[in-house]
Amino acid sequence: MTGNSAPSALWPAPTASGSVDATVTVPGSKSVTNRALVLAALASEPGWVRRPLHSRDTLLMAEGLRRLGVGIETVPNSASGPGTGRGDAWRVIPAGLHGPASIDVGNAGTVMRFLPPVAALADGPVHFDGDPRSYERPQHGVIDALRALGARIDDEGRGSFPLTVHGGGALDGGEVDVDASSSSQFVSALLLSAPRFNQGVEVRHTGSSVPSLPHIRMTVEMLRAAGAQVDTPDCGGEADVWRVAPCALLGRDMVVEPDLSNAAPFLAAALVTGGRVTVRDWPERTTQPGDALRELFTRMGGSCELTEQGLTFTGSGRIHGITADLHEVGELTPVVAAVAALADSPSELSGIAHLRLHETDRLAALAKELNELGGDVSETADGLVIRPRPLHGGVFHTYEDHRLATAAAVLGLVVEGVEVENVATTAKTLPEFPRMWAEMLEKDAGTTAGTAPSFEPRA
Ligand SMILES: O=C(O)C1=C[C@@H](OP(=O)(O)O)[C@@H](O)[C@H](O)C1
Ligand SMILES: C=C(OP(=O)(O)O)C(=O)O
Repeated sequence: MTGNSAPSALWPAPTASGSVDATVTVPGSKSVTNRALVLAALASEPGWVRRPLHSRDTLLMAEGLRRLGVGIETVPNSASGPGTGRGDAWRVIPAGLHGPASIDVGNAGTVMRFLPPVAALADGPVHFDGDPRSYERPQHGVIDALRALGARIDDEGRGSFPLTVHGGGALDGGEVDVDASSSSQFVSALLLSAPRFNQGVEVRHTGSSVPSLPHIRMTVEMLRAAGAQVDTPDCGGEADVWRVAPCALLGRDMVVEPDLSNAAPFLAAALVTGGRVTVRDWPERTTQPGDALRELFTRMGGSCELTEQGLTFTGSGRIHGITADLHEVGELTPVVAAVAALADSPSELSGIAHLRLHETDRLAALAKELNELGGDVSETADGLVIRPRPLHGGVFHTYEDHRLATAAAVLGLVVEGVEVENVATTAKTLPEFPRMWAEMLEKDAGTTAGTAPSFEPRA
């Protein structure tokens, strides 16, 4: 948790004048967009990624692939083909992967982990560097596994960035053990490129349980949709094993779902103001972890309904604490913690020790920032205990973490005087956040007196 220095720009988080009543269109999923880009780049024919997310993480992924020789062109909505609905598209034209190249990974876990295996297939050196935080986030799972599969990587013993992958034009592949207990992205990274390894791959997870399993399921489903053969003899069990056979990937036409994790602050707005928010185009079936918000937020008060319009969440005017193991859906933690701080009973969030290695140490940052607004939050070995207390305004530091900024915005709806440091950090996955938040509040009904909670926790 670095970066708690002089606050840059402060964004006065708007308060809700009453119950929020809005319908929002959430841009595409970061996780789906970046997987779709990698799979399209490795395919044997051109493909489409429709309604992609345009954010720092996805632009870094697109640029990284371009540096290796892949063609990625933006095609406006009207020209991107019939029946595709809203949004533009990326036309991806695979090509021979070439070094020398230099790639910026920023602080994007997906770029950090998914691109080195692609670079191992290039025919020259590929240098990777990124934000200072990329030097601290775990990368050993990818580096050690790629070496075991035949790649040459020069990291000067750091086990992290900056590093150079000396691509040899091909990679043997085969069986490899990986301890993915600090990030599921190690497994996803190896599986995504594996159809192009000479022998494919068999990844065996060793170590305590892998977090974020829905993201591995997303990888498996998207690989299969691109024509790969993936076996998961024991997916979700103690000894997790994933096998991908070598094959030529198809150039597909992939439509990116809305980012359900980025829907979290908007649904939370309905919960904490006793209002109603509809998120358009919520998929009936999805591997995104954000789908768990339906159950989590229902347990915290309110109800939801999935219709043709999307997912409508309606707050009840009461917010309850929750005991939840968020191991599989860790990226929802910041917004869940913000809601929990406003509840009528304590919450215990567990299974999320790996969040200390995300954009920032999220457990430490959430505890510190909530406590500075008057909260009573303590860290446990693998989570947070949140005892609601009346909160007051103040500066909420964000540590270059998009999800801390959106969590702070949720608090600001009902706590006067919350100022969010560097709200622009939401550009990692949702550059439009401040505008979307303002628009949601413009549509605020503000007329349902008596249904909005008082925001004075009772516990
Ligand atoms: O593969 C992915 O797209 C992601 C996997 C998860 O990473 P961890 O397994 O490191 O938590 C998640 O938190 C991240 O936001 C996105
Ligand atoms: C952990 C996250 O991102 P990353 O892809 O950088 O790991 C996140 O978005 O919550």
